[in-house]
Formats: sequence, structure tokens, C-alpha cells
Amino acid sequence: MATQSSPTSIGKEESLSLVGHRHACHVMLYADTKAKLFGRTPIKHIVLMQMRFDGLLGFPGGLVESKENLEAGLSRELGEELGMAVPITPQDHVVSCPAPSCPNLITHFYVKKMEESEIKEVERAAVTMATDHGLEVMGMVRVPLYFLKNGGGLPSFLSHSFISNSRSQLLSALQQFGLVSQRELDEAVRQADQLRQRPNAQ
Ligand SMILES: O=c1[nH]cnc2c1ncn2[C@@H]1O[C@H](COP(=O)(O)OP(=O)(O)O)[C@@H](O)[C@H]1O
Repeated sequence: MATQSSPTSIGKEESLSLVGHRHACHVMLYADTKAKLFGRTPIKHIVLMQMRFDGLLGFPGGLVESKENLEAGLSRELGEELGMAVPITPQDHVVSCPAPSCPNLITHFYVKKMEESEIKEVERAAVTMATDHGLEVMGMVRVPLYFLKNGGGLPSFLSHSFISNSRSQLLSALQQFGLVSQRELDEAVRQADQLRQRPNAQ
């Protein structure tokens, strides 16, 4: 599994002053919802990730070119991956970290809250308009934040494989933005670890 523990963060401006480093920017888009699974389990929040071309889960975004500023580069990547403009501002920045297993790469993470109708528009555009759909991006996925029996829901989602530090980005954003309690996150991680250790796990 490709999950790493939280790497040490670095100031965004400080990271930009490092010589010979590349910068990757990714964003977690989310919205509140009143929808219920099977008419009874509250979904609470729509949180978007994507299935990448390499079969790993990650957030939309990508490498920023050296001439671009970070938010402009991220907005450009989103245009390609989501098929519509989703402007990102410096206020959406959450944390920057050296990539865990990629020397000289800094990962910058952003979080943007949207309306439910806006996030549904993003999902539609990602399939119908995005140039990357079916190529670099296999599809957007919603993160299940609820718990079902036998580890279903968030624990099962967390037991999949994630690119770079995107799993720890997800966990810390869910906690920081109050989408899942710390107690539930701890329980989800515990159950995810158990699911991975099952002898018949794939
Ligand atoms: O969701 C993510 N969170 C953190 N780092 C990521 C995420 N997705 C990819 N990365 C890292 O950033 C690098 C570039 O990202 P990505 O593959 O999205 O860019 P690209 O489409 O411009 O090639 C990847 O090789 C990986 O190390």
C-alpha cells in the first residue's frame, strides 16, 4: 500500500525559495449535502478525489510549471482534469510538504468548499468535458465518510492505495475542516489497517 505518515510541513514561501525543486499542487473540493445513503445513512459531505491513470487514488491537480504561480498552475491543471474552471486562490492553501518519496518535489495542498450544485457540475464536466478523462484521470470518486458493517465506508476507502502523501492530506483535511471527528478518523484508520491485513486481501 502506498500510504505514508504525515511528512513535515514547510512554509509555502520558504519552499518557493528552494533551488532546483519542483512544485505539485492538489486540491480537495467538498460540499455539504443532506442526501442519505439507502434513505437512512447521512452522506453529510461530498468530498472529491480521483482514480488516477496508475490505479492510485489522489486529488485533482498536478505539477506547476516554473513560470506559473502556484494557484494559476493548479487552476490550469483543474481545467484539464475537471473540464471546467475552478478558480483557486491563496486563501484556499492549507499546507505544503516535501513529497515523501520523490526528492526535490514539494506538494502544496488546497481545500475549497463549494455548493452541492457546483460540485455536481464539476462531476458532470469531469466526464463530459475534461480532456484528461479516460487518459490521465479514470474518473472522479466521492469519499464515503460513513461507517457500514465489516469495515464498509470510510475504513474500506482508506484501505486502498494512494499516491504520495494524498492519504494523509485527506485525513488531516477531514479533521481540520470538521468533516469527520478525530475519534471516527482514528477508528477508520484502525479498521483500514485490519482490512489490509486480512489473509484474503487483494
Ligand atoms: O493528490 C496528491 N497529493 C499529493 N501529491 C500528489 C498527489 N497526486 C500526485 N502527487 C504527486 O505529485 C506528482 C505530480 O502530480 P500529478 O501526477 O498529479 O501531476 P502531472 O499530472 O502534472 O504529472 C506525482 O508524481 C506525485 O508525486
